Amino acid sequence: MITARSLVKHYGDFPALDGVTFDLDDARILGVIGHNGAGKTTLLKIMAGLISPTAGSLVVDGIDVVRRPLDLKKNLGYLPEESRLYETMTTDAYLAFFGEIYGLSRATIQERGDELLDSLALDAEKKKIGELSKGMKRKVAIARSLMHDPGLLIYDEPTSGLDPMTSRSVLDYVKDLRDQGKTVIFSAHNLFQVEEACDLVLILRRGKVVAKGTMPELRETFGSLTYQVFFRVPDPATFATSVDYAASDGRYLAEARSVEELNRTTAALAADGATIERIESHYPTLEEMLLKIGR
Ligand SMILES: Nc1ncnc2c1ncn2[C@@H]1O[C@H](COP(=O)(O)OP(=O)(O)OP(=O)(O)O)[C@@H](O)[C@H]1O
Repeated sequence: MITARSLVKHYGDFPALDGVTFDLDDARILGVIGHNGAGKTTLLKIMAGLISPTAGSLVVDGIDVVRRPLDLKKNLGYLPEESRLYETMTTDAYLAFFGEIYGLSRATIQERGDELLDSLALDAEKKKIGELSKGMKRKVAIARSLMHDPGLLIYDEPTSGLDPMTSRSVLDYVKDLRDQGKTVIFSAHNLFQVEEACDLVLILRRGKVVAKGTMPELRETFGSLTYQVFFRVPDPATFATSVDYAASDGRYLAEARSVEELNRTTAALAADGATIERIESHYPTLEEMLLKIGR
């Protein structure tokens, strides 16, 4: 269980984080989003005990991270936004090195390294890290974060710069970790991924939490369901209706914001000679929410 209360971080006079409060249960994925400079990395570094907050409290599984950040280390896997790997080492030597730092036995290192490379579909144990592709390097960094089998994973933009296939496999892997009982906090600019994977979303703007909740809760906050009515018209040159609609490339679309408006819209279109093709419901996406919030 994570309890963050009124976390503040000043760099000089500048408030990079300004009163961040949230709770997160175990075995959940928290997505942290916001525009560039919103404070995501700052929050993640505080969560990982790498920098101290200027004020506020953070307790992770009973550990007071502000006072005793080192106590978190055993149970934490951290993936920085850009990880510097040792380019001349082979992947297996690299993972073994980190396993040794965590005091794992040789047998455990071997077993865990093989298991991680296998589950991340990374066929690279004998390759030098400098020879790996960007996506493979990111996966090695993820494997490194998991060598000591921590319960809490803090990943700063785990899929940044990866192609769609590799992003997908990393995201599926993150969901598997959650299903194994691990807690994951990650930041991302790809909002579709956050929408899909996260149990809870925190939206930051200039260091403040402007919204937090599950996706259904955020949708409630940022506007409800709209209905899109796609229709055909018999003769575009003579078609006339009182309904507001948009037309492009022979496609006609009207929007309604409630079931009552939907009923009025479809009835009016049908009376004016249009044929209703289909009706789709549309929830605001995280992207639309961020646009609404502004910078
Ligand atoms: N070490 C530092 N010294 C001074 N200012 C900093 C420092 N680190 C971050 N900042 C400032 O704090 C603010 C938040 O930065 P942070 O890196 O947390 O944002 P972010 O949301 O992760 O951004 P991005 O999406 O671009 O990675 C920015 O205005 C940044 O310039």
